[in-house]
Amino acid sequence: MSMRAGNVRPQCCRCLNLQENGDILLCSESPTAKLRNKTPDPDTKTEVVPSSSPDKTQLSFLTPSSCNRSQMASVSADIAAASSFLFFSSRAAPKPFRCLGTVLFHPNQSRPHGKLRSFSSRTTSPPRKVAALDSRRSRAFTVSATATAAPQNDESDVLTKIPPDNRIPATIITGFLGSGKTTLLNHILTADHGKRIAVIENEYGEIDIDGSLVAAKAAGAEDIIMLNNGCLCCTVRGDLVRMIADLVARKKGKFDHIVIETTGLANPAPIIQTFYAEDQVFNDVKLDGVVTLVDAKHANFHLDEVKPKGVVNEAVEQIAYADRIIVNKTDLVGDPEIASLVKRIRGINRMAHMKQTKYGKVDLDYVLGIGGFDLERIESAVNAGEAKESHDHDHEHDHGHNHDHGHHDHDHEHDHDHEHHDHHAHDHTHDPGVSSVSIVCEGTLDLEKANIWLGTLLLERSEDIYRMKGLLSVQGMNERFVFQRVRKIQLSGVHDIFQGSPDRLWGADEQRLNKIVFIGKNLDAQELEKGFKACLI
Ligand SMILES: Nc1nc2c(ncn2[C@@H]2O[C@H](COP(=O)(O)OP(=O)(O)OP(=O)(O)O)[C@@H](O)[C@H]2O)c(=O)[nH]1
Repeated sequence: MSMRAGNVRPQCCRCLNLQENGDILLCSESPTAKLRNKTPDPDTKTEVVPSSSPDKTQLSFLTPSSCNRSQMASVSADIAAASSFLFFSSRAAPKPFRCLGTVLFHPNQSRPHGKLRSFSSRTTSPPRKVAALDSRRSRAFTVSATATAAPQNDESDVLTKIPPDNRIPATIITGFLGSGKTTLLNHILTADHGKRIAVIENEYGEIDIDGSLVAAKAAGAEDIIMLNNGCLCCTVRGDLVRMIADLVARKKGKFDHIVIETTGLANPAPIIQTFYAEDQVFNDVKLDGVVTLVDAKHANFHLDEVKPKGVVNEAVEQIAYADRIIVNKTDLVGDPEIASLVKRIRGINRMAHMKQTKYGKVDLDYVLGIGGFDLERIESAVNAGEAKESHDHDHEHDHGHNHDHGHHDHDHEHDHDHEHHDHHAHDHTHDPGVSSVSIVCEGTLDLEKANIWLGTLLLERSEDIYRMKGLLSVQGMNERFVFQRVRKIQLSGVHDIFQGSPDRLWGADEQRLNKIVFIGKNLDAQELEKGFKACLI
């Protein structure tokens, strides 16, 4: 793939070809082009174009030139790396619906003259047929828009109203063995918050020790379900789906929140994807957030552990996917150790909010109702790295304004000569491990360039980028544009959940700052920053 950030109009990129109007069409030489007139799936009104590109994920672009400004829509999309089809699917629906395809930023989308196009490719054998697009995956996306959206009709390509989301929120509590997950759970269950909570407890092994610990203390729980024949992230994901479905079927209306405690060895990524990929879960339950406990005394040891090639370090992954990080057991170590651990954690995950505790004592609203996957709350995540960390019970504690960026320590006053003022920059180290990179800079984004840059990045780095959130100033938009992307891995390959939406209006005197945070492997801060800045006007 020769397309680079800033290369605005690539003529041909295997099967992609950016047209004058900004849309990308299939290159006529591409073998994919020959297949593009396949019969659409009648049920999902899907344009299906199998892609033959052997080694890429997919890419889709929609630019203002093809959009009607009056309907500010946003589309959540799935980049199915191993999916064989190039298509867009949508339908007006009263509930959040999902569509396959990747549409990155397209603030003005209404009924484009064409269809939204997305590109996917597979890493294995060529596609079989349209039926391979199952309805489960097609529900992995939501389409939403600002309240200023025009009314919809049945023919609409996108839904332009954010549907009310009355689904039951679910919180995943994760953290390495002995970090304090059950202690936190007991704190949640015994605290006075008025919420009716159902608990799903995953214990690895035959005997549900944690279950009895929780059950003994937790008269407050509506239901405690044990999953103790394997680890949630591997063998018992199907059980999790069935249990959630059963819980909802039996007790819907009788509880307000689901809390899932994973085993200490769980990788949260597959558990997160359960909430997007499975019908039975997606329809009734939404993921509220991932809360990760970190054992202040032993965390470094687990984080240091070198795993065989291809095996993830669970302790790192648990931190990388967190929306909230609780550095627990601070009574067992001194301040310098805590400060250094906090800095290390920040290096892995700049988006999560972090607190230090003893015995998991945090305010309940710190762990429940956090909206870690809501577009509306993205600002809080992109600003999280700026915030000071706080000690037990919200007691503020200043660790120095060093942004705790681990391997990407910042030089705040760096690069002032650049034509766009940087509020935030990085040292330019390439980190082979899991790390965070954040870019904050003033300026206005050229939507087309941004789409190309981001699309290319995800195309090339789909597996490496775990999570990404951003708040952008886009040319021609009076609103801020917020987006997020979550990676999910399935047997069939790497998939993306990509959501974007216009947010509130920029204030008249407000500085139009772009903020974007990446969490992932092998991130090169310099390259990301350069690529992003090349999209500024
Ligand atoms: N000193 C100290 N001990 C703690 C703290 N929090 C929890 N513990 C103790 O640490 C031990 C492990 O806590 P759990 O809550 O069971 O940890 P867990 O993460 O659920 O453990 P696993 O289920 O084995 O992964 C228990 O004996 C807790 O009482 C703390 O802040 N300080």
